[in-house]
Amino acid sequence: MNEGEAPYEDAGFNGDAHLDCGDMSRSRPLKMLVSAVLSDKRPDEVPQLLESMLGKLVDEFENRLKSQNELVKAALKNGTDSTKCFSKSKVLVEATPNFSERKMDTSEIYSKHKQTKKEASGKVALKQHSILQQQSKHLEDLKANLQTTRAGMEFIQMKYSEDLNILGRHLFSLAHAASGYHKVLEENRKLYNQVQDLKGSIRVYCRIRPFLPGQVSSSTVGCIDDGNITIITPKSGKDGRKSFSFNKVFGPSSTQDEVFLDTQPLIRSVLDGYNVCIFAYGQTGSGKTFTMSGPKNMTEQTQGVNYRALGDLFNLAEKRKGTFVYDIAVQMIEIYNEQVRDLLISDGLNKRLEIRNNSQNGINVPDASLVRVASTMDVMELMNIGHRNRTVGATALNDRSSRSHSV
Ligand SMILES: Nc1ncnc2c1ncn2[C@@H]1O[C@H](COP(=O)(O)OP(=O)(O)OP(=O)(O)O)[C@@H](O)[C@H]1O
Repeated sequence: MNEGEAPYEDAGFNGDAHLDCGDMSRSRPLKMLVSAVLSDKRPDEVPQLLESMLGKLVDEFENRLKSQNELVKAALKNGTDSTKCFSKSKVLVEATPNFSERKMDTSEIYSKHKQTKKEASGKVALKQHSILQQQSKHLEDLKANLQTTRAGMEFIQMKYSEDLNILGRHLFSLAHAASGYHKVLEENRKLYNQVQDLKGSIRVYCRIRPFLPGQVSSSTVGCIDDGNITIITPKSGKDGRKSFSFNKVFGPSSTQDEVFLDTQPLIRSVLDGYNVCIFAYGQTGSGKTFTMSGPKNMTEQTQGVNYRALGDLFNLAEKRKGTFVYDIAVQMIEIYNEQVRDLLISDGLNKRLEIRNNSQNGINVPDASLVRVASTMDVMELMNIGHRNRTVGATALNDRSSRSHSV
């Protein structure tokens, strides 16, 4: 036996022999051991001996392999990839139908298997580690996201409650202002209507028409002083002068706007529920139509009371539409020789209305006797669902006429 060579028993080549096939350097001593064992044997004994040795080796190897396989299986239980890897090595081993037939170096096979197993275990461990790392990273990200979302939610909630508070305060102040506004409005309305009542529910104005082109300009009007007018009429009185009083007297130079401005406060009381009637009374050609509607070629400046009154009412209704809704009705009539004509009828023939009593057809005729003496009368009645009636009578005087003065 050479140095470094061990006898068969010393090399552990028995039933319990430890065969570490992972170490390739062991194959050489094993060959040497085999040749040492066989050196003193007869040639006819060698095959039998070899067969017996190989049989033992294969049995031992298979036993070891089986136990190792079980260990690897248990280790790779949790990793799918590792199972595949392990299966590969197992298949590699199991695919070998008969080790003894292949005559392969068993230690080499075992070493390969062990290496594969180690690699598989290492890969599994690495994979598991990386998965664990990824999971913990995801967890951290999730936590961070959760915190951000929570902070965002808290901020939105805070902002929402702040906005709600501000809105509540605004609403409260608005409600307060609205109730105050309504109180003031009511107070204003009362005061306004008191003023109108004090001024009188019925107002009578006198307007002097200027001379028309071609007329002889010898005026019968002596003097105009706000509400008083003096007419020179030689036939009546001692000095041939007669004075009349009105709420206001408009001279020949007065404009349509000035006439309207005086009637405007009464007209506006329509929006407070009052009925308002405006009429012009006077002889033919004295300027009733001019005052109520305007001249034939009408401009904005020459618009009469009718247009201005309606324009004013609709403007006001538009301004107050957030607070009030108004229903306004208008009726325009002409009374001529005790015949009432509807001026808003558009069928060509003016519809005649008989005057039966003062409130017939919703028309408020101010005074029946007044109607009788009137030659013609242009009437505009503005109606609202109201409680009181107000009347504006515009007595249009022809400057040259003294017949109308008795009105
Ligand atoms: N204030 C005024 N300024 C200028 N022109 C006027 C004025 N008033 C009336 N006129 C003119 O006098 C003429 C007669 O006026 P208007 O037709 O209004 O009278 P009237 O009283 O309505 O007559 P009728 O009863 O016949 O209908 C018209 O040409 C009109 O343009």
